[in-house]
Amino acid sequence: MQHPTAPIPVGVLGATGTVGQRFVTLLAVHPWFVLHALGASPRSAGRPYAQAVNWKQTTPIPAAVRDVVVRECVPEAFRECTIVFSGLDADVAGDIEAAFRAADLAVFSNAKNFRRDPHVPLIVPLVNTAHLAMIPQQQAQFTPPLARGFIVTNANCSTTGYVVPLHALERAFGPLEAVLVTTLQAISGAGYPGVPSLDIIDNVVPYIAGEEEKIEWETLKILGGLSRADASSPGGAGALAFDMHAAHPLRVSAACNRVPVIDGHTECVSVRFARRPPPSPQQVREALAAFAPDAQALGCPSAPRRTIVVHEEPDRPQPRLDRYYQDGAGVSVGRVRQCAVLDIKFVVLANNVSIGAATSSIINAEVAVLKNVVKY
Ligand SMILES: NC(=O)C1=CN([C@@H]2O[C@H](COP(=O)(O)OP(=O)(O)OC[C@H]3O[C@@H](n4cnc5c(N)ncnc54)[C@H](OP(=O)(O)O)[C@@H]3O)[C@@H](O)[C@H]2O)C=CC1
Ligand SMILES: N[C@@H](CC(=O)OP(=O)(O)O)C(=O)O
Repeated sequence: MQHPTAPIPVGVLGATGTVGQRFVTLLAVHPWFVLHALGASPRSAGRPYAQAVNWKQTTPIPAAVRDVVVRECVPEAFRECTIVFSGLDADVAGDIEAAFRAADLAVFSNAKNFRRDPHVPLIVPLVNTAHLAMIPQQQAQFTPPLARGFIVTNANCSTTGYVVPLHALERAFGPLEAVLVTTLQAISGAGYPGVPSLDIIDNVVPYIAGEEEKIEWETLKILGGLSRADASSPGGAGALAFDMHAAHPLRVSAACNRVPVIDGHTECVSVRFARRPPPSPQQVREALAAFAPDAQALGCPSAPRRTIVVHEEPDRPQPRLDRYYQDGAGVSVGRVRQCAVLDIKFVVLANNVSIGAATSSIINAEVAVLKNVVKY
């Protein structure tokens, strides 16, 4: 794989938001991508970035972008960019991202709007980068076909964290049959200012609108493969489709809770394997610790050097201690043990604003560059 030899100009849509700020922080020091344009709402457009943004990162605003004037999120203002990363509010992401794709820009989005689109890959970069194979078919939907424009989405932040160990287990032991997941989700997942303090301090809120349905559905698209249709398909013979884990039906049930943690989603997971007898807890621990995703083998600069750390201590992972594992790009697992109802249960901790959002988009783009899906 050929690494880029010249900087690739990129833009950020929604650059003033929670996810957008994380994009700016990561892209300001990226070895291949150079920040060229920042976009936000008409409220922010026309103002220097440092004035428009309500900066909430622990590191200062990167010097190179402090005085950059925020642009409106219209394709003409991002013409010189090869790639745009989107941290847009979902209320506006649909139309804006579609316009950028139609203007032949490569869009890597965090928003939910296109995740269910049958031509848009929903990619967790530590799991299913093979789904980039859908891009030519997505481009062929347009008349004339797009030469460079496409949309790739990443997943909901809770989906992202727990599909990494699920994928590692399927790779080692074959298909899963059933998954139960209970989430303890950080406040930052709701953006800024997010959940009112009087609702979340000294409290747990056992409802996050739409979240359980998203986790249950997205898991099947991500862990499923791509299949080729036969001649009876509306797309015609040879058309690609996401198979939604169809060969081995997988039942997923999610229960989502908001907890008073700033960053880091914790998830309690129980799984049942198709294979009988199932693997032992020790075999599961070894498979998780040994897991190395394709993004790592390809040499993506933002991929974690070790993807899953398996804790032996009985009281780990914890958000405060473990959310910066591999700079937020890795996943922490602990308490791997037998489950009396399904087969195995364990706890997962993933940083919702890093691997759950901006870091995923950036690794997705790195893979797409290395696989020549991004034309530059
Ligand atoms: N927070 C998280 O952990 C995760 C979030 N996501 C998704 O990422 C997206 C961003 O989330 P988050 O950063 O939390 O949201 P925020 O509310 O913090 O930020 C939203 C961004 O969208 C911009 N925006 C709002 N309206 C418009 C408009 N009309 N035109 C152009 N830009 C506009 C805002 O600009 P301005 O400042 O000018 O208003 C801001 O930059 C959402 O779709 C969310 O669901 C995905 C995974 C994890
Ligand atoms: N809903 C998630 C954040 C998120 O990822 O949302 P979406 O699936 O809309 O991107 C949370 O509150 O923690």
